[in-house]
Amino acid sequence: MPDKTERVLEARNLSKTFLNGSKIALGGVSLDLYRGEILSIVGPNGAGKSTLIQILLGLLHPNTGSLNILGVDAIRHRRLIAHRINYASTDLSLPYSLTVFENLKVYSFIYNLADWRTKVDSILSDFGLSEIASRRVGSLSTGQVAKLGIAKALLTEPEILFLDEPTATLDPEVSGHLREFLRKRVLDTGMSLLYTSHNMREVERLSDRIILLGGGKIIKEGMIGDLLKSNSAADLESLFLDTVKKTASW
Ligand SMILES: Nc1ncnc2c1ncn2[C@@H]1O[C@H](COP(=O)(O)OP(=O)(O)OP(=O)(O)O)[C@@H](O)[C@H]1O
Repeated sequence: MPDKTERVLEARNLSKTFLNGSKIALGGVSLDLYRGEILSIVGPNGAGKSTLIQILLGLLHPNTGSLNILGVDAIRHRRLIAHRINYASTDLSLPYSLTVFENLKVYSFIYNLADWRTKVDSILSDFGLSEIASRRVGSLSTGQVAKLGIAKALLTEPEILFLDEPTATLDPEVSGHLREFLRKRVLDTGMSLLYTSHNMREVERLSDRIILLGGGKIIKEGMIGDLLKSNSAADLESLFLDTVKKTASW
C-alpha cells in the first residue's frame, strides 16, 4: 500500500507572468502531492492549469517560488529526478509515420529501458493496443493516439505521472476503461498522479483530492466529499459553476 503521508512533490508560492502577457498567469500557488495519490487540477479556461503543469514539468521557469520533487530541488537539479517522472498530453505529437509498436520501441530506446520488448508487449496488452500494434499512428483515431501517449509515458514506470486533460478526446467507454486502469496502476505501484481536466464527472470518479484554480490562484482545495459537504453542493459540477460565478471578475 502506498504511504499517502509521504510527500513526493512540494511546490511553494509558484508564480508566473509572461513577458508578453498583461496579467498574472499564476499568482503564488502552493501545493503538495503524496505518494499513491490522485490529485486533479480543475479550473475555467485561462485559470493557469497548463502554466502550473508546465512549471511542475520544468518546461517553464517560474518567476518566484520553490519546487521540490522526490526530495530534489526540481528547479535547479531536475536532471537528477527526470527519469522518475513522466508526462502525457494530447498536445504532444508522436511520430505519425511510425507504427504503434515502433513508437513504443523508439521511446524505449530514448528512455534507455532494459528488457524493452517485454515492457512494450506488456504495455500494449494493458492498453488494449496489441491488435493495432502494426498500424501507423497517422491512421489512428484521436482516442487511440491519446491512449498511446499515456502508454508511452508509463513505459518508464514513473513514480509521478503528469497528465494534461488525459480523457478530453476519449469517448465515455474508453475514458472509463482508462480511469479504471490508472486507478489500478496507482493502487498496485504507489505511483502518484497529477492531472488537469475539464470533466467534473470524471474528476469526481478518479481523484482523491482536487485543487480548483481561478485567475492563477487556488480558490478551493480538498477531498471531494469534504468540499461538497462544506459548500453544500450536490456535485462537483455545481460547485465549480457556483465558484466560477462568484468570482466572475477573473
Ligand atoms: N505563452 C504564453 N504567453 C503569454 N500568455 C500566456 C502564455 N501561456 C498562457 N498565457 C496566459 O496565462 C493565463 C493562464 O493560461 P493557462 O494556459 O495556464 O490556463 P489554463 O487553465 O490551462 O486554460 P485552458 O483551460 O484554456 O487550457 C492565460 O491568461 C493565458 O492567456
